[in-house]
Amino acid sequence: MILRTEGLDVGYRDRVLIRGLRLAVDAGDVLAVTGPNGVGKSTLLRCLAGLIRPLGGRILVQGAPVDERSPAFRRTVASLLDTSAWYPNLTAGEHLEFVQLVNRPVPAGWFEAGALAARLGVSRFASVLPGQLSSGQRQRLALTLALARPSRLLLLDEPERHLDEAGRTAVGALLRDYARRAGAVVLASHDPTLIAAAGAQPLDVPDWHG
Ligand SMILES: Nc1ncnc2c1ncn2[C@@H]1O[C@H](COP(=O)(O)OP(=O)(O)OP(=O)(O)O)[C@@H](O)[C@H]1O
Repeated sequence: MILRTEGLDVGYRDRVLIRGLRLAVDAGDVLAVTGPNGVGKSTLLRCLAGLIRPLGGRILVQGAPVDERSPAFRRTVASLLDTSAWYPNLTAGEHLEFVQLVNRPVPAGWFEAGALAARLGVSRFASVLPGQLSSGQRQRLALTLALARPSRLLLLDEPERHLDEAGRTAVGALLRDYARRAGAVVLASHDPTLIAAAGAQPLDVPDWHG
């Protein structure tokens, strides 16, 4: 099992947003966390990524408790949450080369960087600096970088952000391919196009605060 949660309570201080969540996400699974604004989808993803602590319960990634400082955890988990940081003087293509360089050796059968860039349309602006990209182009680049890094668990918060319909469909297809490469995906999304294209199982978080 790649990701398991037991009795997971997620929220801030004494405000519980999601209570007693039990998840079992295995290789090949794509889980789409859905639900209205403010129910706690991003907060859940931040907990799974080890960026904030849950209020209760356990999160196990490949059998070990979440620990963002552990190299094994960082090798296992790739995420795209909130905003991304860029090197202002590196082009889009150089960002991709950089990610490949620091993640060597890339295992056989992993996404080929050039093919990823082509599928997400990044090749067309490979020579452009991040500050000169549109929001959708930056999102395409951020997703390419997240997928270029070998991992087993991919955590994505609203990957559809800023993307046109073709982009959302392309991302969905890539998530399917990621799962086929024995990965597990957990994403938060409001986008039925992307959820369908990814072949994701929906997990609806109810707004029980009313
Ligand atoms: N750092 C924080 N401290 C306290 N409360 C927070 C913090 N960040 C978010 N919240 C609150 O937690 C609740 C859940 O926020 P969260 O971003 O997880 O929702 P979401 O389901 O991802 O929403 P959306 O669909 O709008 O992205 C909101 O009421 C929000 O105001």
